[in-house]
Amino acid sequence: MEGGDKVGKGEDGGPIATWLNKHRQLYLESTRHPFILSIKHGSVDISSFKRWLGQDYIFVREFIPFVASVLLKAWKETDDASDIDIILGGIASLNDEISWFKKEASKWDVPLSGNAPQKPNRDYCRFLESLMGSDIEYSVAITAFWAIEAVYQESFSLCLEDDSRTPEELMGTCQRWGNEDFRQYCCSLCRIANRSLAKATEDVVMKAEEAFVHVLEKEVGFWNMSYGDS
Ligand SMILES: Cc1ncc(CN)c(N)n1
Repeated sequence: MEGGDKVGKGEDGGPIATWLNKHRQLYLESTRHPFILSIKHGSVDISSFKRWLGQDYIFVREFIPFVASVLLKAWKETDDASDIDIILGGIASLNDEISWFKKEASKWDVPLSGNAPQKPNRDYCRFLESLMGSDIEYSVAITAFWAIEAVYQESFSLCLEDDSRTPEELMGTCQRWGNEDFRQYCCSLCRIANRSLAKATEDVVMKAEEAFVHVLEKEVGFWNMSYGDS
C-alpha cells in the first residue's frame, strides 16, 4: 500500500484511480461532508446523528440483498473464486452490523421499526435495486459496491484522525467503518473491481464509471438528509 493511499483507491493503476481524480470534487463532497466534519469537530447536532442512524438502518437492510446480488454475479462471471470469499466476508459482517444498529439505536432511543425512509434514502435504495438486475454486469455492480463501502470508510476514518474531537459516545460508530480492517476490505473490493474492469468492454467500463458517480451523488444526498426535512 503506497503511502498516502487511505482507502482502496485503485492504487494498482486501474480505471478507479483515474475516476477518483476525474471526479475528485464529488468524491471529496461525499467523503468530507459537513455532517462528517461536524462529528470530527465535536460540534455534531445529536438530532442529526439520530436521524442518520435511523435512516442508515433502513439503507443497510436494502444493502444486504444488493450485496447478495453482487455475490451471485461473482459466482456467474468471475474468473477468480477468491472474489466470492471476500464478498461473503462482507455479507457475514453485515449480519454483525444489524446487531450493532439495534444496540446503538436503543442506546440513543431511536426507534427502528415504523421509521419511514426519507426521499434521499428511497432514491438510493431504488438505485441499489436497479443494480441488482441480471442485466447489470458484474463489473458495474462490484464497482458500485466498492464505492459504497469506500465512501463510509474514508468518511469515518476522518473522525478517527489524531486532530479529531469526535465525541466519545460516537467513537463506536466511527470505528465501525473507519477501522483498518474495513480499509483493507475496501482495498480488496477495489482490486476485484479493477481486475474485472480490465477485462470489460468499453461500454461496460463507461457504465461502471456512471455507477461510481451515481453512488457519490447518492451518498451526498444521504448525508444531507441527516439535516432533516428532506
Ligand atoms: C448510506 C450508506 N452507505 C454506505 C454504507 C456502508 N455499507 C452504509 N452503511 N450506508
